[in-house]
Amino acid sequence: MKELLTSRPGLLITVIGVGGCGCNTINMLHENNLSSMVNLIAVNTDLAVLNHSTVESKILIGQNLTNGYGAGADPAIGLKAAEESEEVLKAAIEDSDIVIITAGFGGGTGTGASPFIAKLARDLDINCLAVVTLPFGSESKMRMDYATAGIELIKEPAQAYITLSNDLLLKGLGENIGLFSAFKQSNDVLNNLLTALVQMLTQTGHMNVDINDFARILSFEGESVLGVGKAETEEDAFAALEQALNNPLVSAENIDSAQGIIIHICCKKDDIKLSTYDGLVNNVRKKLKHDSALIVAGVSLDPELTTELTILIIASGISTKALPNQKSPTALNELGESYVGDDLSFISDHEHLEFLTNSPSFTDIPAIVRKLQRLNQSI
Ligand SMILES: Nc1nc2c(ncn2[C@@H]2O[C@H](COP(=O)(O)OP(=O)(O)OP(=O)(O)O)[C@@H](O)[C@H]2O)c(=O)[nH]1
Repeated sequence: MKELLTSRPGLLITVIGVGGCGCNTINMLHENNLSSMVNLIAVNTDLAVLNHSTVESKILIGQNLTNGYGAGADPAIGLKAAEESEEVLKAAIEDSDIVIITAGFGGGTGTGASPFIAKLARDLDINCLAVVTLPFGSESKMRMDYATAGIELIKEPAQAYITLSNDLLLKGLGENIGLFSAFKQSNDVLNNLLTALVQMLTQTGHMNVDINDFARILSFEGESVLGVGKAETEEDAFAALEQALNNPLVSAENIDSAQGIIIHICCKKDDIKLSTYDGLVNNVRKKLKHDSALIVAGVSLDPELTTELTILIIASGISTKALPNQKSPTALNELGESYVGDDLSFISDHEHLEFLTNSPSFTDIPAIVRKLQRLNQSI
């Protein structure tokens, strides 16, 4: 079990979005007014993406290495960029009590830099949680392999990690959904999850879930999943619980095997019935097969809530089948691909990079190539 850290009054939470997907998420949280509760930071190797970001704190990493043109879908570059900017990254997080890293894994910056940032947080004794998306299977096997390798690297320094599978989202939404609509849906889920998480950690509740409860639940070995449900009225609370437990983006098939679970209910008014509260907690308890599973329940009040109730579920210690298409790092090495050991290093694979630059898939085209293509078109 990982060590618990002591919480302080006036908790400072930093949510750091790394790479394109991470910066999109940070922008959404900013639009959701989360800046008043937490420190939001956008980190990227791609200057154009940072220039579009609406948040105040932006960090361009690896400026000497990439000239602000992105990591070229290569996690080795993402890692080197983060190493180059170690001091500024450290300064950005050092006063935080909790660092939440969010990124889309499978590209260069998010996959390469996030494990390094998690390691910086660990070295500074800061609780660190990573919430990362896995690429669509159709985006290329290499992206999934990079993502899997990135997860192996971030597992150790982070207190906990939560993976949101874009493929699972697709299953829930149907095959015919457009790519951008699917990303938007995925971003909405990310946004809801992170908002509810921050609300839980920052608001003093009638029954508080504090950072130690949080760290304790997330310290169980195994996969962690997180889901949010919203209810317009108290009568809809049980449907909201099901919504939280059946979130399409988290692989919650085996939630019954969880060893620890947080159920946090955030209410707009302070008149939630005891029977509703009891019923919700009992329904969660009934889903768990381990009698000894630890359940932490919390209730807090937020008059600003847009719905009557929000229910956040965090389950951990889930014994699960591997992540979708997950391969061990050894398998990746046998394939001669991009991952090495546990010392936070990716081997830059320039043949793959060359292949990518000729690839017709837009999401695989590095920022620098997109920029050159745009320049050529405008000549
Ligand atoms: N859910 C969601 N996933 C995204 C979004 N943008 C990208 N992704 C996913 O995240 C993966 C990485 O993409 P980016 O975040 O753009 O990559 P990056 O980390 O900036 O890396 P480079 O562009 O190579 O520097 C992609 O393969 C997609 O699966 C988004 O807005 N929402």
